Amino acid sequence: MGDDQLGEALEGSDVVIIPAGVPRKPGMTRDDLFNINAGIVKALSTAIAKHCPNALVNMISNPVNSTVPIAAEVFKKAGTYDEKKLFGVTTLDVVRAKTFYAGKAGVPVTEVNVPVVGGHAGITILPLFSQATPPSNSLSQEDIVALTKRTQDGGTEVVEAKAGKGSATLSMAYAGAVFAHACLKGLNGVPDVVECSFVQSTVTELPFFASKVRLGKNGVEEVFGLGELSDFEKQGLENLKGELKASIEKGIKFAHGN
Ligand SMILES: NC(=O)C1=CN([C@@H]2O[C@H](COP(=O)(O)OP(=O)(O)OC[C@H]3O[C@@H](n4cnc5c(N)ncnc54)[C@H](O)[C@@H]3O)[C@@H](O)[C@H]2O)C=CC1
Ligand SMILES: O=C([O-])CC(=O)C(=O)O
Repeated sequence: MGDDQLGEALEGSDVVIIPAGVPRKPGMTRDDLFNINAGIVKALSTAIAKHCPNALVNMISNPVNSTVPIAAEVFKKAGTYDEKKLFGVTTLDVVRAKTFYAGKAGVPVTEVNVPVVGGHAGITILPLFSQATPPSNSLSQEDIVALTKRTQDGGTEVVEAKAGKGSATLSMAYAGAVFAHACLKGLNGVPDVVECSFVQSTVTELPFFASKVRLGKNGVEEVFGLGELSDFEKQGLENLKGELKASIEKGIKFAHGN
């Protein structure tokens, strides 16, 4: 398969999942992938605008904080942008937050939910353990700080463990399937499908932000606010805004300039 078959592959698609591009090696940030992956995402987004402009797009390629804005700008230029249909896939952050919380709180992971908001890189990943269900009163503030850091560094932990052989693959396949399935359920009219995703947002002053969204027949039906935050989470929110804003602007600038 190559560029020749791209149009044929996309034609008629309801959901397009983009995992194309290079993964990290130890010592790299997700932003270090920008130079290669930005062009790949731009080309694929251009083809989506042409061949399946109504599809829901699940962006996995990193840096998600920049690749989602790149796709948005490409779609705007093509006149096909629908903010309800573009998603940065942050499900793996939720999977990690749930797993680490369940282990520490001693509850079955299948019963756990933890919203993760912000973006998908380092400190921009903000798990809201104060809203975790079922609630746990056995966790100390030190535990919450450690769980937050482990969730934020989860991708880097895998990259280092794989020592040059790429980043998370199996867990990403699971997370990608969970999110794509949620999109399909929404398209099929299943009610109350809610997942976290990095979408166009007015939840903060930033144009894109991850939070809980309700999925439906048109894609995003509702973007939920952040709810009540602990002081630690409020601080995390303020701390992430600068980096997230810069990553979003970098994507927009690239889309306009190339
Ligand atoms: N959002 C998330 O939570 C996660 C994102 N990722 C990101 O997913 C991306 C892919 O990672 P891996 O699958 O581990 O890498 P990989 O190297 O195993 O696979 C990348 C694939 O992209 C393909 N590709 C390259 N250029 C392409 C193009 N122009 N059009 C179509 N396909 C193209 C390659 O042929 C290859 O099959 C990376 O950017 C990685 O950082 C990975 C894990 C989690
Ligand atoms: O860390 C990486 O490079 C891949 C990724 O986004 C993740 O595993 O969360």
